[in-house]
Amino acid sequence: MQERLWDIISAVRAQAPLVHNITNYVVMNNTANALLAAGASPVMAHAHPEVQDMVSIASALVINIGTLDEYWVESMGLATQQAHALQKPWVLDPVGAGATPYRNQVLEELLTYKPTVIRGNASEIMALVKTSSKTKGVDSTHQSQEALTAGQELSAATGAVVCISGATDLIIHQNQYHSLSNGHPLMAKVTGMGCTASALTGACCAVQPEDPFTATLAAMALMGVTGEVAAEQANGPGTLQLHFLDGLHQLSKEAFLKRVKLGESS
Ligand SMILES: Nc1ncnc2c1ncn2[C@@H]1O[C@H](COP(=O)(O)OP(=O)(O)OP(=O)(O)O)[C@@H](O)[C@H]1O
Ligand SMILES: Cc1ncsc1CCO
Ligand SMILES: [Mg+2]
Repeated sequence: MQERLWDIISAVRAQAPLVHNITNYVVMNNTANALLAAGASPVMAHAHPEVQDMVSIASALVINIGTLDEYWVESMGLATQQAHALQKPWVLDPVGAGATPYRNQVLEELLTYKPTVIRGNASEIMALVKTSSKTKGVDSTHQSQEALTAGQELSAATGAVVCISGATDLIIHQNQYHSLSNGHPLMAKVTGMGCTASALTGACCAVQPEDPFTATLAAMALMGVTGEVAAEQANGPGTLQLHFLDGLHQLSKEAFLKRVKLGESS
């Protein structure tokens, strides 16, 4: 399995897939840089006259609801509709799900276009299945394991691969799941690490559209291993971010296979 994950990471480097992102103002630059460092080709586009054409030429779409406004919500609707129609993989990052009724309403609409993967933190995944109303904002107040049942329900209800990130990442598809226990607590001190995880998931799905479960696992393993290596070199959140980008660019097969910690599965 570990070798298969590396093959997907290598395929991103070899194929440089075009990944179309409609994401939030906070992370747009980091996300584009992370995709480039991983070998993918990012584009950010949300203008109504072009958004569907951009989906048509991209290999995957990533939708992140971090900083919503009405114009962008329409862009997201147009883009996801097109991805669904063309059967292109698309990843939903439900940032702040449960925090406000508006976010919940937008998420409900987006879910009708059947995301391939939903990647969020535990609080967000729990909010999506309405088992909790305690989302504080964009940061999780729960451990990923607490959201396992919610993640399984969400996957069953939507057909999507569900990834719950945190100290342990859980990647769920219908009645199977895997856990990954790489990464470092400092990663939660850099804004948009989760958004980067969702974008890299898009890149991995772009090169492995037939198997989004393994593609998501590859993306999260890449995040975790790179975060771990970066944390060893960093002095704090600022330098973590720099080392993380360098790490995505430099990561070798040997280091990846040596570090990746695939855990519990069913
Ligand atoms: N305590 C931790 N230990 C190890 N890795 C962690 C830890 N917390 C987060 N991570 C890693 O950081 C990345 C982002 O996950 P996180 O759950 O923090 O996303 P998020 O809450 O959506 O973040 P954001 O909203 O800031 O983008 C994942 O790769 C995850 O594995
Ligand atoms: C801090 C923040 N607020 C809206 S989006 C975002 C980036 C992390 O999700
Ligand atoms: Mg997030």
